[in-house]
Amino acid sequence: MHVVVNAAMSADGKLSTREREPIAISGGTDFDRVDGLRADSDAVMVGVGTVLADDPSLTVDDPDRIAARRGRGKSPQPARVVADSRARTPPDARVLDDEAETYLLVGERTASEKVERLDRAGATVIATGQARVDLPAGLDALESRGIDRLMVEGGGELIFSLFDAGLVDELSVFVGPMVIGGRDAPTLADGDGFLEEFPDLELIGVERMDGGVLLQWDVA
Ligand SMILES: NC(=O)C1=CN([C@@H]2O[C@H](COP(=O)(O)OP(=O)(O)OC[C@H]3O[C@@H](n4cnc5c(N)ncnc54)[C@H](OP(=O)(O)O)[C@@H]3O)[C@@H](O)[C@H]2O)C=CC1
Ligand SMILES: Nc1nc(O)c(N)c(N[C@@H]2O[C@H](COP(=O)(O)O)[C@@H](O)[C@H]2O)n1
Repeated sequence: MHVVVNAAMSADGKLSTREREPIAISGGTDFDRVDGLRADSDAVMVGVGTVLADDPSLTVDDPDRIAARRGRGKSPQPARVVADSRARTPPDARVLDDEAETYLLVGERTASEKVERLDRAGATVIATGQARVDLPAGLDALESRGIDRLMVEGGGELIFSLFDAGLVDELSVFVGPMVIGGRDAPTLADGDGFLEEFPDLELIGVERMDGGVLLQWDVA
């Protein structure tokens, strides 16, 4: 599986405010690029923190891109994936609407009634890991269902865990022309942070965009 992480951060490295309100850091050009990245992916993944904060749809907007997917023999929309150890995704969340297939990666200790509720809401539930979703096993399970190219949109907790598990192949970050600040505001990679063996990145692209800059790296 090829894993691409994409996010937008402020000039000071924040994904959102300390109140975790959804905030547009990207401009129109970058949002269109993100739509294209989604269209080129078999699935788009977020952590449950992003679902609870943003209630995202994670779908492709551009009808031409949707038609092109159909032309390639793909589903009109990429699947959606939520890492959600305790099955906290609300049954009326937009990621559970009928626009696309949705996989919920939950922990093996999750109460069966919570799993059944999300199953009834239309999700395909995959249980792996104990206190937290086992990401390597979860991504293997997705690959066995035909997901070869996975785009991850955040947030910072999930992105850190994916780097920590050595699962990221590419990183794209739009750095927007704003300062958000706040020691408790989410950053690109939160979690416990690395003390050593920091992931090495090889810069493969720099582009001015929307008053900011798009940076692209391969993970060494
Ligand atoms: N600017 C941008 O590009 C983006 C901004 N955001 C912003 O980021 C914020 C949300 O980020 P954040 O709070 O970090 O949430 P995340 O979306 O990263 O979700 C984190 C949650 O995922 C669950 N999870 C399940 N398995 C794992 C695992 N193995 N490792 C890590 N997490 C796991 C955990 O909850 P549990 O233990 O219950 O499973 C964890 O609390 C919001 O403010 C949102 O607006 C989000 C995406 C993109
Ligand atoms: N690329 C990018 N730029 C920003 O400025 C953002 N705020 C985000 N947020 C991500 O996009 C999700 C919303 O997606 P929908 O439009 O609802 O499909 C949001 O949840 C973040 O993952 N991304």
